Amino acid sequence: MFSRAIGFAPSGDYWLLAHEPWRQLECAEMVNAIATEQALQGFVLLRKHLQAASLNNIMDIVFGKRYDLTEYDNEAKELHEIVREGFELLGAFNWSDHLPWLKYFFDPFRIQERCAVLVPRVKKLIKQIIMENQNNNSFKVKRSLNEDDMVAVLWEMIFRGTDTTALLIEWVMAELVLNPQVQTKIKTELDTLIGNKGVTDADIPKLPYLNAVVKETLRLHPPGPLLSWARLSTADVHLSNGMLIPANTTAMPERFLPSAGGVNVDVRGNDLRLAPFGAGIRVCPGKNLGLATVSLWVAKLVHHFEWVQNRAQPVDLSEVLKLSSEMKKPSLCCGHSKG
Ligand code: HEM
Repeated sequence: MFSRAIGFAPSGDYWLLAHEPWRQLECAEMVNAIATEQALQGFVLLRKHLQAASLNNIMDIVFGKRYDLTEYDNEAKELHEIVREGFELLGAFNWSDHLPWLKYFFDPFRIQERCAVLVPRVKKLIKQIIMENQNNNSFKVKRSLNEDDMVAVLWEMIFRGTDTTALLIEWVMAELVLNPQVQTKIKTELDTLIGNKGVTDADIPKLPYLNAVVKETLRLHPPGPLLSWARLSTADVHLSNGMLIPANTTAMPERFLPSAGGVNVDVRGNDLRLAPFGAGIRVCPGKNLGLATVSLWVAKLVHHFEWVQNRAQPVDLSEVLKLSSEMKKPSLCCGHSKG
């Protein structure tokens, strides 16, 4: 079983190839659902499509299980809800993390109560899926972890891997809507290098501008902003424009500048100038999956549609900090099919 879980599978070509078909399939279904919604109502609420496809992608990889995105059954609904609740709870401010004795009488966000409700829901659903798989004989369970440990590890893969990916793509698409010249440049790169065939993982390294856009989005809207220590200047820094960033200042970027450099930075924890997946022994184990999914799906979304603002509700880049930094108002865009 663990050879199938992302965090335990070695990175590299095997890993990418083994999982590409799922990501292609999820993305194709997402593109169809987006086209249908656009045709029906003239705009698209991107986040829900990205979250649904991302959840299916992770469930495929972890359990070999997928859900029909058009007819969410009860299990899919339950899974979707508990993933969201887990993500919210992990990102919520918990007073008793700092003052443990407070938990008995001050818990304004009802963290204890919500955790107590969530844990049995997670255990029930994940155990049920593990049982189904055992009955199907489709995967062998290693007994070195007990059942509760397995539930915890598999659950973490699911809820950590779903929204980080979906929310990052939402940020990329919001920046592309606000910066049409950047979107055009990606489109030109795709038309020149890919033409009319479908984009695959193998094409992604040949698309430097697309990669630069993803990295720039990770710089400007890192899903893990709690790693903001990485933005702390350790000494006075004199910029070429004469400005001084004094030591011990947390410097957050403001402008989206995909061409400004960073293209050659390895964002997977090997270069601390930009480490949106963390670094070292606790680096994100899903970093390759996350990057591969985001790059492939953004390429496909731009290849299939031209993205513009929905005039009734322009894109708003305000952030809200949960486990991940997400857009306060989910972005409503219009994805006009390129036919
Ligand atoms: C674009 C997508 C993603 C981003 C930006 C991201 C970012 C991060 C960050 C910043 C951390 C904390 C690292 C640290 O503490 O130094 C982390 C940890 C983690 N991530 Fe991701 N992640 C992404 C996708 C995924 C995916 C797809 C999975 C699983 C399939 C995943 C699973 C995990 C797990 C299990 C941890 C905890 C690692 C540990 O504490 O040992 N992540 N991620």
